[in-house]
Amino acid sequence: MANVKVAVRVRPLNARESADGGKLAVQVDDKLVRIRNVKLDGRSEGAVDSREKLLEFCFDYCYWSVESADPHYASQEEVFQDLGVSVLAGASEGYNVCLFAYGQTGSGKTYTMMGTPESIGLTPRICQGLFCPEDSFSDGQNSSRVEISFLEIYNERVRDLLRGEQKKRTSLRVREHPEKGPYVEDLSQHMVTDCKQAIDLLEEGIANRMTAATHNHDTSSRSHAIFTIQYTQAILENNLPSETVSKINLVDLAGSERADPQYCRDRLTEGSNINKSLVTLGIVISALGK
Ligand SMILES: Nc1ncnc2c1ncn2[C@@H]1O[C@H](COP(=O)(O)OP(=O)(O)OP(=O)(O)O)[C@@H](O)[C@H]1O
Repeated sequence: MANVKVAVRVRPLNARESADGGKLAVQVDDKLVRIRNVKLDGRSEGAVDSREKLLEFCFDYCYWSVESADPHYASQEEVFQDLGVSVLAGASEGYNVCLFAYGQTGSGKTYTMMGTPESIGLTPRICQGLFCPEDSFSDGQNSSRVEISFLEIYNERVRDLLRGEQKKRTSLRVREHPEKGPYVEDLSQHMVTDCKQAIDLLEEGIANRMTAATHNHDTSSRSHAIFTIQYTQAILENNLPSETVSKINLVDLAGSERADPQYCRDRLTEGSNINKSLVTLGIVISALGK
């Protein structure tokens, strides 16, 4: 697990949180995040209460993205320089790399992974990095090939986000290849030769993704989305032409949330499937850690 890095990002309060009088209970200090238990603010010193007023957690990277005027503000570019550049470096060395955003609904996963037109996120920046001629990731001499696929897992079903309207809703099967490992049967692969083609595919897939309004978030992603870049480099091995294939999986998970009995049935089914899959992901990661 030495190659696993964990970053945490603090976003600004949203309009609803500000209107409800919400206050930030989180501070960032280099690699430390401090969380103040605001419920204990009125507690008198010496009171018999075992709860901690301040909890500290350490991460590989902590980003404070609350106020752009703040000297410690972490922009999309800064996040890319830490995380995106190491994804590109890993892929250029021939490794498979996975970057995923995890967090409760409305916490800023899609903003970090995809961004907005004014403030683009990690995935389009990684696409730019792959094709940027000044970068060592691509030597601009056609010795590498880039193929893209984009799927979502919605209600435990896998769907291709880059198929035409009609086929889009067919659910695909996940299979295991004895050598290549798990793969999605019939998932469309799209060869791209420049950054614009890659970003067009990303935007097409985002437009096809399932979103819905929830109490916490007006455009909540209701599916897990996996944007996969297959990066094949022609190399010379023992003077013989060969290829290294790296996969970059960029994952924007759906957010965990509390089940609200007032939601309609669709929202509740989605929510329980989202929570179930996130719990399973947690089990898988801790099993890998062991
Ligand atoms: N670092 C940030 N700076 C400014 N705005 C942010 C930031 N992070 C998130 N936001 C805003 O907060 C809102 C929720 O963010 P986002 O859509 O990324 O949440 P999410 O975690 O993907 O939610 P869900 O799981 O429900 O899809 C959006 O309006 C987004 O623009």
